Amino acid sequence: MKIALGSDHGGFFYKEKIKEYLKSKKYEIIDKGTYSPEPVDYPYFGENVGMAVASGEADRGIIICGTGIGISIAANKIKGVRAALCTNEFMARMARSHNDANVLALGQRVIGLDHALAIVDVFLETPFEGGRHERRVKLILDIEEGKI
Ligand SMILES: O=C(CO)[C@H](O)[C@H](O)COP(=O)(O)O
Repeated sequence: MKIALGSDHGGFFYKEKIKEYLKSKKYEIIDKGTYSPEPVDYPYFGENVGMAVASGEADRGIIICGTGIGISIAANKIKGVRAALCTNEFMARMARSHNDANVLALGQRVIGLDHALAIVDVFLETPFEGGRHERRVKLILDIEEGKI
């Protein structure tokens, strides 16, 4: 599985730690920046990762900023992206099994690193449940396409 990673300066430390962790688990990583702790603007990195997932370059995305809020708002502007800001493992499980989320957003200033890594594991290992949730995800796509 190919994972696109992105963060601003507020999420840079976790991006580097998540990169190291996922590489050790043999995931293929596409690092979409930022590449240093210098202050930058999070929308660019939400867009970079969103585009990587929407285009099929990556299977999933993980984005991190201080809170996870701004970068997830930015990523969700890309058609085909369902970015979910998760602060616990239950949310990550539901984001995958009910919402078929393809991008995980985390807040480096919100949760501890071990907790973030546990959320990453759940997000990458939980399949979409389909069934009734298929219809609801399809309705999100209809909104994107201006059908409803
Ligand atoms: O969480 C964020 C966006 O939702 C950013 O990481 C945060 O706003 C950056 O703040 P600062 O420039 O004060 O480091």
